[in-house]
Amino acid sequence: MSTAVDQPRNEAPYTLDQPAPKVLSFWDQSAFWANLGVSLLAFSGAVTVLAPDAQGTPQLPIMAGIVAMIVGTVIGGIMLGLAAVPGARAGVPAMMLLRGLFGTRLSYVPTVFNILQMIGWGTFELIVIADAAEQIFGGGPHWVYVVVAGVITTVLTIWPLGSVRVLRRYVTTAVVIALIYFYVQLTRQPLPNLTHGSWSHFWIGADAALAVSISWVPMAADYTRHSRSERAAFGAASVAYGVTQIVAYVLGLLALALVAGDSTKVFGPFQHVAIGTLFFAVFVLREADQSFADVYSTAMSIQNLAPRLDRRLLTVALGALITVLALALNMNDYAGFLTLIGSVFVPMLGVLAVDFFCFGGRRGWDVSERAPARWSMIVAWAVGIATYQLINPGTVGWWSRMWTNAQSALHFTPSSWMSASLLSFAVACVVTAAIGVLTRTERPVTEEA
Ligand SMILES: Nc1nc2[nH]cnc2c(=O)[nH]1
Repeated sequence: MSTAVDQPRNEAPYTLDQPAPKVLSFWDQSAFWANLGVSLLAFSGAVTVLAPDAQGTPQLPIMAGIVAMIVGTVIGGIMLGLAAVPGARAGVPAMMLLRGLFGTRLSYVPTVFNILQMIGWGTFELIVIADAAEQIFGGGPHWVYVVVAGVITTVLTIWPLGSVRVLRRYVTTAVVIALIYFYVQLTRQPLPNLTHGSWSHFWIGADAALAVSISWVPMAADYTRHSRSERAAFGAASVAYGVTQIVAYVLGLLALALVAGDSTKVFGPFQHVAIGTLFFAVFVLREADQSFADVYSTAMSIQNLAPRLDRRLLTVALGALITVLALALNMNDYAGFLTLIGSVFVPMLGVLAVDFFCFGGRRGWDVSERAPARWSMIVAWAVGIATYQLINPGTVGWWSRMWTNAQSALHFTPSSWMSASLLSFAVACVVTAAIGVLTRTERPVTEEA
């Protein structure tokens, strides 16, 4: 256990009962979010914004996929910005913030979801890094790449704010140079027709891009609690993340066009251009900021359950855990589950944003250990979750069957224009607003955070 005496001044506190230094500028945060936007997933998963059918064949032409991805990313970026502001305001991590929304005990429900999701993402990222490293070096041993990625991830989490500054000073420049290089190289090659085909699955493509932006929502406040201002937190999360996600996906889609839509070959065009392997290595190395963010946020979430546990002990244990999981698991088995957990945070953001911005959360939520339960907010969240699942029941066996049965019972058939993310977000907002108006006079005055 640590004491305030050995607490570093410019670093994140070791335990939740220490104050968080407000040291991250707009540019520090922009570098952090911009790097998260340039994920290898934007290349390997570029096909998802083309609304692939059950056989993996894209249903949208590349140009429609680009426009859908931009629309989804802009909306997702604004949502990420909304999630960033309360952290900057209250100075507490994301899951602790939920004590104000749901009450301390009830905040443990999303906290457990988030721990599962972040361990899953961290494991997934180590596998992605190891697979890409294997391609760069032309072979294994695979386990060495996993272990090296796990060690780098863990080291970064010991000095989280220092790592953000390193990203700003060194990594961002290298990433920008690599992006420019690949844009020049890929657009010089003869591209196929990008516009031929129907746009009828537009919203499926937009929803896929939106889901990737929103996957960062449950951890935004873990970093923005160190922001010098709410404006910097909102601007950096929404603009820097949005811009680089668009830039990365367009590049991924160009690469996909060059390999005739075969997503298993999408890394090829990057490596086949002159010194492409060197620049591609920059992308692979910077992917460690994603696993770093996942592990650090898992530790922050665990601290909501056990506030006096030292975060360094937690991240070392979690770094070891995801390394072992990445060596043992096949992520394809877990991908549907990860999407399902991620989906519950979309309507939760709607509840949080309306309660925070419209009904007094901004003036101060009670985030103490005694924060009282707010069941009405859980009801608003549950209605939003049901809306999402009715439109998109996902792929996780019994859960998906349950919602498909509910669709039949309600005689409800989702149309292709229905965005599960947007509609569940909107429904959660409306229900929270209605509850807020109905209970406005009865709300107790909350403590200043
Ligand atoms: N939360 C989270 N979202 C992601 N989206 C793409 N990669 C990740 C990741 O590692 N973590």
